[in-house]
Amino acid sequence: MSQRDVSDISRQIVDATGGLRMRRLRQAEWSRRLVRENQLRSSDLIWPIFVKDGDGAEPVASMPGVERRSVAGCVDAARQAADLGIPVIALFPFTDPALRDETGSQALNPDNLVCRTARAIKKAVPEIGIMCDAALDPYTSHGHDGLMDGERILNDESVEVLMRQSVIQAEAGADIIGPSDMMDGRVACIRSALDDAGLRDTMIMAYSAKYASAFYGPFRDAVGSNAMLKGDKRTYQMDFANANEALREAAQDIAEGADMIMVKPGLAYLDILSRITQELNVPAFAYQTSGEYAMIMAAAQNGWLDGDKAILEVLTAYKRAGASGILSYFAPKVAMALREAAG
Ligand SMILES: NCc1[nH]cc(CCC(=O)O)c1CC(=O)O
Ligand SMILES: [Mg+2]
Repeated sequence: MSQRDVSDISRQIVDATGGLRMRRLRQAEWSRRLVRENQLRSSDLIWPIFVKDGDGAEPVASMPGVERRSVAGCVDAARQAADLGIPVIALFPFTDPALRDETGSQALNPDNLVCRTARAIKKAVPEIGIMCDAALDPYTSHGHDGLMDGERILNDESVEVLMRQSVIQAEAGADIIGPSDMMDGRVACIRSALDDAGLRDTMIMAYSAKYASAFYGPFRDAVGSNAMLKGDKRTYQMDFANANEALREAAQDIAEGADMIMVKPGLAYLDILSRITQELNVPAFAYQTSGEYAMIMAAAQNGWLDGDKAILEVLTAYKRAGASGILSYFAPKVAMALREAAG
C-alpha cells in the first residue's frame, strides 16, 4: 500500500465530514466552556449528614472523611453548607441500640435525635432547607424500614407510623420529607397527614425508584443498622433488573402528590434517571449513595485514580442524565472546589 499525501487525506476528510471537525471546539478551555452543555453548581447539591448523641464526632470507618456529628456539629455543618450555597442538608440519625425496638418507637418521639437536630438547625441557620427521611430503619431492632409480622414487612401498618413520623419531623423543622421506605401508597397518606396537621407547605421528595442495592452498606454502618438487619429489603425495594417498573413507581408518587422524586442509587441507575426526567415532567434527584462514595474514596486513597476529578466527572454525569440535583456526601468538598474554580 502506498503512502498517501496528507493533503489527499485532508481532502478526503472534508469530503466525508462536510468540513465539520468536532475537535475544533475542543481546542481551548474557553471554547470548551463556551459550548459546555451541563454545569454542576452548588445549588444542585443536597448534603446528607449523620447525627449522634453526645459531644464530639466519630468517624464512619467505611466512609473515610465522613463523621457522625453531635447536634452542635450538625449546626456547624448547616452553617458551612449555607455559606457554600448548598440549599439543603439531609439528616440521618445514629440511634443508640438500646433505644431501638421492634416497632421503632423512637421515630414517634418528638424529642428524638433527628427532631432535636432539626430544631437546632432551624433556629441557628433558618435559611437552609432541612430534609428528613420517613422510614423506620434507624429506629427498629430488626433494621427494616417498616413494621414486621414474623418475616413479613407490613405495608399499611407501616404507612400509618410513617404518617405520624412525617408530621413530627415537619413540626420539628423538616422542610422536606423524604419517604425512603418504599411502602405502597405512603406518599398520598403522608401528604394528607401533613395537610391535616396544617403543614401544607412541607414538601415531599419521594424515594420513588429505590433499588435493593449493595451500595447502601456503608450508610448502614453509619446509622448502625447493618449489624441488626435481618435478611434483606427485596420485598419492598426494587429489583435492580427492572427499568419500566421505576417509571410506574415515579408516576404513581407524582400522582400521589410528591413534589420531587428521587432515583437511588445513582451511578448504576443513570438510565432510570434519564428516562424519568425525559418522560415525566418533574424535578428528579439522584442519591449518590454511601457505597458510591466509598468506592471513589478507596480508589483515591490508594492512588488508583484522581479522586477530585472522578467526583466532578460523576456528579456532572448525574446532571447530564437530567438530575435537578444530587444528594452527595461530597457536597461541601465539591461546593468548595466550584467556588475556587469560579475564583
Ligand atoms: N431507608 C433508609 C435509607 N435512607 C438512605 C439510605 C441509603 C443511603 C446511602 O447508602 O448513602 C437508606 C438505606 C437503606 O435503605 O437500607
Ligand atoms: Mg411506590
